[in-house]
Amino acid sequence: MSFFKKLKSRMFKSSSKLEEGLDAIVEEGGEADPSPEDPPRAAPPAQPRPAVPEDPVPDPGDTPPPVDSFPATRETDPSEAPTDDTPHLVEETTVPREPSDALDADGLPRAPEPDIPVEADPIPVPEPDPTPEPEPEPVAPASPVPQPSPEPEPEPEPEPEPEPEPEPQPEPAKKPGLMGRLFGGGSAPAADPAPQPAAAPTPMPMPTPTPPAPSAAPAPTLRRVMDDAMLESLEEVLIAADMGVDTALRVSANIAEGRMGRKVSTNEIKRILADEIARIMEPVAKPLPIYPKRPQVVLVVGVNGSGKTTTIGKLASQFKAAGKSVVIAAGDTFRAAAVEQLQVWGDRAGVPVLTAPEGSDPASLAFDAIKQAQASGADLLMIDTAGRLQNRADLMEELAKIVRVIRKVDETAPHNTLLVLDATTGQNALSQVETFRKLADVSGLVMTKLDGTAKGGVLVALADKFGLPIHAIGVGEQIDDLAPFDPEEFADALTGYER
Ligand SMILES: Nc1nc2c(ncn2[C@@H]2O[C@H](COP(=O)(O)OP(=O)(O)OP(=O)(O)O)[C@@H](O)[C@H]2O)c(=O)[nH]1
Repeated sequence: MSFFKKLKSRMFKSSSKLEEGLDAIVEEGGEADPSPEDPPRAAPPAQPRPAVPEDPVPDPGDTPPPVDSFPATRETDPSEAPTDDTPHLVEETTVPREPSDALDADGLPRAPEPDIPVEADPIPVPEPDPTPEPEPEPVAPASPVPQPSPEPEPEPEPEPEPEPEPEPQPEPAKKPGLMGRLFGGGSAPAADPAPQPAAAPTPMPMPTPTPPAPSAAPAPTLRRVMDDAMLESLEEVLIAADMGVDTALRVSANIAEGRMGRKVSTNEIKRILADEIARIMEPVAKPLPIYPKRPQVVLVVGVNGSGKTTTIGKLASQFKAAGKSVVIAAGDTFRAAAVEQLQVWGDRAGVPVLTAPEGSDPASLAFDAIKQAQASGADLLMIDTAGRLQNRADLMEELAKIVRVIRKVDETAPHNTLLVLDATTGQNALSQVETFRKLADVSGLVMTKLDGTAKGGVLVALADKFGLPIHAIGVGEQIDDLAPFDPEEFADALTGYER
C-alpha cells in the first residue's frame, strides 16, 4: 500500500473537510470532460533536508552559528531503516510492465517462442518424480476428487488440494507513518487499531481465476471553469479549514492568477492548492538550531496545556540521543503537579531536572539553573515555564521578567524561545503568537497535537502571517512523537492531494 493510500485511509478531519470542499466545488459547476486527467506532479528531485539550517543564524549578534540542529538523529543517520515517519518516503515502485512485444501486431498475445538452446539451460529442469503417482490425476482442477463414499452426490467439502501458493510475505509490523498519525491518525503506536497483515498469516485459498473484466473506457474527468463564483467557494472552503481570512484570500488569489477561464479538475485544484501551501510553508520548515554556546538556553513558553512539558521531554530525549548533555529546569514553581510531571519526563529522557521550592520566583529558578548548567558544562538547558494565557498581563509580565533575569547571566540567552502551540486551538494560535513574540521574543514554534485535530490549516495562516520557523510537530503523547515539519507532506495531507 503506497504511502499516500495509507494516509488517505486514515485521513484526518481537516483534510476530509478541505478535500470534500474541493470535490464539491468542482462538482457544483463542473462538466464531464473527455480530455485526460493531468499527469501527477513530478516528484521533485530528492533533496535531503540539511541538518544545519541554510539560513543565517537567527541571532547573529553574539550567538555563534549553529553547528547542528534538531532532530539530527532522525535526519542524518543513514543506518536508520526508513520508517513511515521518515519525511523522504517515496511512492511504491511501479509494477514492472510486460514487454510490449508480448503482443502481436493485432494486439493478441504472441505464441511463446521456442527456446533456443544456445548455452547451458538456465531453466531448472523439473526433477522426474521417482515414484509414479498411483492415483489418476484429476483432469481439471475444478473436478471434485472422486470420493469413496457411497453417497451419489459429489461432496463439495473435500476440495482438491490447493496449489501451494507462494507464501504471502508478511509485512513487518510498522509504527503508523508520520502522516498517518497527523491530524487524527492515532497517536500512540500501541493504540493503533490499524489491521496488521502480519497478524493473519493463514494463506487465503486462491479463488478460481475470474476472466479479466472487459476494459472499460476511462470515466470522463469532471472539470469546472475557474470563475469568480468558483474562487469565492474556494475562499470559503479555505477559511473553514482554519486558514484564516487573510491567508485564504491570498492563497485563492494566487491560485486564480493566470487560470481564470480555464477548466480545472478536482485533482488539478488539489495539486495547485497543495503546491501553493507547500510554497508558503517551505521557508518556515527549519529544525531547531544548535549553537556551540554552552549551555544553549532554550526557553519554552505557551498557554496552559499546550504541550510544553511533553515537548521538552521529547526534545530532551532526542538531544540526549544525539549525544548532548541536557538539563531541564522546572520553571512552573507554583504547581507541584507540573514539577512532578516534568520529573517524569526527565526520567523518561534520562536527563536531570532542576527544581525550586514551591511558590518561589520562577525568574530566580531560571537564574540558578543557568549557573548550575554552566558549572556542570551542560550543552543544553531547557527551561519549562508555567502555562499562561496571552490575555493575562500579570503572567505575561512575569515571563518578560524571566527573560530579563536570564540575560543577566548570559546576555545572549535565551538562545531559543520556543512557543508551543496546541493545533486544536485553531485561529487562537495567531493571537498567542502575536502576544508571546512581543514579550518573549519567540524564535520558533512547535505545533503539538496535530495527530487529533481538524485545525491543521492554522499552520498555513501562521507561516503566512509571521514566518516564524516551525521546528517540530507533536504527533502523539509518546516520547518519540515529535517530528520535523515537512511542508510538502503537510500540504498534500491537508488538501488530500495524491501524487
Ligand atoms: N495527542 C497529543 N497530545 C499531546 C501532544 N503534546 C502534548 N499532549 C498532551 O497534552 C496534554 C498537556 O500537555 P503538557 O505537556 O502537560 O502541557 P503543558 O503546556 O506543559 O501544560 P501546563 O504546564 O499546564 O501549561 C497532555 O495530556 C499531553 O499528553 C501531542 O503532540 N499529541
